[in-house]
Amino acid sequence: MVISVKLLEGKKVAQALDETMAKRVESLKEKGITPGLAVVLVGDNSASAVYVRNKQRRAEKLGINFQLIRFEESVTEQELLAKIDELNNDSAIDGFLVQLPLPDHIDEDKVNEAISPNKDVDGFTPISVGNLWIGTPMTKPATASGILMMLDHYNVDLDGKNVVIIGRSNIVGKPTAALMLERNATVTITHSHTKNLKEITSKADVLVVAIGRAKFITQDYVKDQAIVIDVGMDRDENGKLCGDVDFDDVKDKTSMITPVPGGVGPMTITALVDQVIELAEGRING
Ligand SMILES: Nc1nc(=O)c2c([nH]1)NC[C@@H]1CN(c3ccc(C(=O)N[C@@H](CCC(=O)O)C(=O)O)cc3)C=[N+]21
Repeated sequence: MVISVKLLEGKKVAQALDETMAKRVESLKEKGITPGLAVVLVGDNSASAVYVRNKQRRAEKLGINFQLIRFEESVTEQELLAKIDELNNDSAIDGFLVQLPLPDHIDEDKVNEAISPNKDVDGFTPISVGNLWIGTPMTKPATASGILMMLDHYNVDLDGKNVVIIGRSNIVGKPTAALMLERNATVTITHSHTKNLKEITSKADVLVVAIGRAKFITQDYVKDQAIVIDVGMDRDENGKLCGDVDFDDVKDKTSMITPVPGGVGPMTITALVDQVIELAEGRING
């Protein structure tokens, strides 16, 4: 029997979706509106710098006005909050985000709370999170939304599926659970205190992995013919970029699997720029 594994190629999906998004930007520009995105980057975390550069490249390629605002690691919370206040009131900016992680001396919750929910492209403010769980999202966290855009592209129907998510972060695990619940999946969130993890994950029709440990998930965690979504951005023993899933070990057991790189990462950015364009379209629709 020939077993065929389907790669969920986020990079290619992203390229395909770029065409439609570029047209939306074009039609906004005909109406005199240029979508504006600002990213606030603190310090010089090299991974963050790469992600932000990728965001900038994609935004500019689509004709979005992109502003990068950089602060030294030593920036005070007050300075950062003042910039957020400025961006909240800047009519050229439809949406902005503060790249995480932030230095320890800055209270992430305080920063999130300062962002206007109307410009919260990341969907991280308490108001945005509340709306997400009520089922009336204003803006959706990019990674979760990107995963759904990718599954939609490959016509994966989540209705009634057993979804297991490993990781309960506010930026990935929780919002992914909310969006998949909205699609009528049966969602289980597991985390570092979960007992019998393998027992739970091996019942998953769809396994979403966001733990931040290189190649942690081997085939014994995976149900036969499962769909595996790898959100990890790790380095292997040779310093090469890899995911939380041991791809070579797991792939033949799955029906669909995301590569790293080229999987969830590019879709995260797709979801972000889609969100910015949608906010800009809101200038017309009120
Ligand atoms: N406020 C905030 N919003 C975020 O959306 C946010 C954040 N903080 N902090 C960190 C995570 C991570 N994230 C990624 C973005 C792009 C790639 C990406 O482009 N990945 C490429 C490879 C990148 C490389 O070459 O290193 C790929 O998977 O093919 C990955 C991860 C956004 N995040």
